[in-house]
Amino acid sequence: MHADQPVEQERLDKVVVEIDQQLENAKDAYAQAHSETRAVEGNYIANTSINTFEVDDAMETNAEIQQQRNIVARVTETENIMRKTVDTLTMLRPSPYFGRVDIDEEGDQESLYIGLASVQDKSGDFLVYDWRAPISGIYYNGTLGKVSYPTPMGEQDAELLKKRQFTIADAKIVNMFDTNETVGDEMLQYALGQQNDLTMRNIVATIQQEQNQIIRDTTSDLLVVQGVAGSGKTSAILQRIAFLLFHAREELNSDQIVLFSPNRLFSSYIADVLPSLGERNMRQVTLAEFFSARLQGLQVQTLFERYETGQNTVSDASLQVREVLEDATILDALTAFVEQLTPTTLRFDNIYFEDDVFFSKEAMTLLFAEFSSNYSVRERIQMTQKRLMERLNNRIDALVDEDWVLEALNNLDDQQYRDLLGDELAEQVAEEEEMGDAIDVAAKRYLEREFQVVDDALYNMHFFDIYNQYGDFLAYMANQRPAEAEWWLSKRDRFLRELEYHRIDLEDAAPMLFLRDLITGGGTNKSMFYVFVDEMQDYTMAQLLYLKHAFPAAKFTVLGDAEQALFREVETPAALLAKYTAAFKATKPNLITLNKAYRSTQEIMDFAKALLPDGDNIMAFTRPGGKPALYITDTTGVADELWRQVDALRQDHNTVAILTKTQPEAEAVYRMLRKYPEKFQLLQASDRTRTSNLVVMPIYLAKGLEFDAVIGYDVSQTNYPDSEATGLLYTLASRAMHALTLISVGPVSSLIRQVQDTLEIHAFGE
Ligand SMILES: Nc1ncnc2c1ncn2[C@@H]1O[C@H](COP(=O)(O)OP(=O)(O)OP(=O)(O)O)[C@@H](O)[C@H]1O
Repeated sequence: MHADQPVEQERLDKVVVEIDQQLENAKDAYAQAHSETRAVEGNYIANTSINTFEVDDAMETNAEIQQQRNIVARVTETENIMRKTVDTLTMLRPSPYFGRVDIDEEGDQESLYIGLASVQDKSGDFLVYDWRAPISGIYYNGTLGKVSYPTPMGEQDAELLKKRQFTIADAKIVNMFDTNETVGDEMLQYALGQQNDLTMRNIVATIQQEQNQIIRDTTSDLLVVQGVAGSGKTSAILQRIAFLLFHAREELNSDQIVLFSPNRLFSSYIADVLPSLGERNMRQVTLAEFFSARLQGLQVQTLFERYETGQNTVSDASLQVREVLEDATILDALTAFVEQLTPTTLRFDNIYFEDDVFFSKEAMTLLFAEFSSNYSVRERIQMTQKRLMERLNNRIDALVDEDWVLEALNNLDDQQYRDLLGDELAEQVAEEEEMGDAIDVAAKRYLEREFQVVDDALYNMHFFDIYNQYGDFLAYMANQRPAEAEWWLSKRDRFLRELEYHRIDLEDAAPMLFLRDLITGGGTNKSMFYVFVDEMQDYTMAQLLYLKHAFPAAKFTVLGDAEQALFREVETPAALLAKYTAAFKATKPNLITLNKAYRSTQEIMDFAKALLPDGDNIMAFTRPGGKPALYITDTTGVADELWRQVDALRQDHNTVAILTKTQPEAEAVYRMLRKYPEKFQLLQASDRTRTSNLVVMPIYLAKGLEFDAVIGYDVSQTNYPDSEATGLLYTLASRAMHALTLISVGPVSSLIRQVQDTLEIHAFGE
């Protein structure tokens, strides 16, 4: 036991007493605020529901309602604040802090304790500092000696005299030690040695120096993080979100942050991290979900579907076309295409009302042609839209006196009529008896409602046929690149064919959306302040550019690991940064490279690194375990062997995953294991949650996830014949925290044979 532990425990006890006191007060205040809210709300409902029936009181009621509303808003806010205080104190109580730094500022010595949130005593002194406070940075960044931290007046120098770490549970110090490391190895060893559960944990107590740079970067407009598997990229960005929310509490809320995640399982895997830090989760979406939402009615191919359909079945020709569609330069090609569109090559589409053409495409073409070509196509389209809206209004005005409209009004009951006019107007009418005017207003509103579909179609610019326009673009590309003309035309044919089934290839989604937005000038969401893209290596430049276009006000953090690419060649971090900086037109780009892998044991990382041509750059955190094992079997023995391995691993480990190359293979394994006593969960791309500790799934679906033990199913030469699969095997191996077992049905892949020294090999029957 550390000599200071009793003294520290005494201090901890005092802090806990203070927390208990504050918690009690906060609970009382919350209860009071809660009942006040209920009372005010009750009063508000009673007031509003009585007075609206008294016509004479209408005006007064409005003012009163407004006043009542303000009161409700105020008391609700107080209630929310009190609830948050109760939640924070409850969260802190079992483990109020995890670190202490002693600093000397020009002779003034002070001990600061760092925890998940701040606690102040009655006199305003900090008993605990929030880990995100500027001064807390010292805990993560400094080694003993000279340090500095940011203050509103600039950097403040200090001398760091001591750094102490605690493991506290149930308000008792379990362990503590002093360290000179940034954050000591012992604590990290302990954290990494834990068994895994179904959800990710926060790393707040053991954030490493280079991760801290990611978390505390508030200046870059583009932050690129290249980090090897298990280097804590995902952990760091979640901490970063908590940090950003803390630092811009007034201006930023969780809804203004969106994370593009690799799959739905990942979303639920990380869902507990921010709440465990006392913050609300940001929005999360997968790329396919995002595209599908913007291309309503079309099913956008996912990356996994593309992978499952197999690279091999795609011809060289379509690969070349695909490469162009996925490159950043596609935006220039689309812009050039749009600029050369004419009234006749723009694909206008009829707007229908109850099966009849309301505005014909011919009329639109004529209208568009009236505007000078000095204006851009986008401007002319917007002018056309405006004109069509005017025409709709004129048509409505002309119909106001029609008999059928008056008849329709006569058939409305009182309430419907009132709804149409709105309460206020209905009351004025009743008082002033200006029936004539009222009927005109009612007729107009009635017609506006009737023609709402037309109005919506105009507003949303559904008056041109974006799909065929995009088909034309593909044909236009044939002319731009004569050598490959037929490839473009066959791409166009495939596009139109797929369209009939309401499907669209992944590579077409970003260019088609770009095309739509270039023509309409829409598609941007300025309310997002931060966009995070995880697994950046699986995004094309065209897709990233589209995200940049869709969220013009956002700062971007893109992170990933080039080595884990599903399709692409590995790129150096510097090349990546240069590419992204140019594409994003970033003025303050920043690149952070993480080379230290924390997830897996040393032996697992030794194997994973050896698979890669440049794996030497990866440093494994020193945490010893067993060598990964390779079992070679045959088709008749594989089921028993697989079960034997699962059974052995589950004795020592909490989560065990069998990872396969494809979904059909995962299904086959799942069926194979049905006769054994344990139940497995078979996971597929549409699944949102993992409910079992024993799972079977394809490797690409396990991206971003981790398990105590991993079994790589069928790493044979037949399954992994060439070096293209290196990234997959590396991803597979690096999902394992403590144990990795490989099973090969028949001769093992040469990729693995080359690194057999890193494995413990068991041939048939051993
Ligand atoms: N500073 C840290 N303290 C404690 N644990 C850490 C730290 N950094 C990383 N880890 C642990 O290492 C594992 C890997 O982290 P994470 O999933 O964030 O890495 P990643 O870089 O996103 O991995 P991948 O690219 O392989 O999906 C997690 O279990 C995480 O808790």
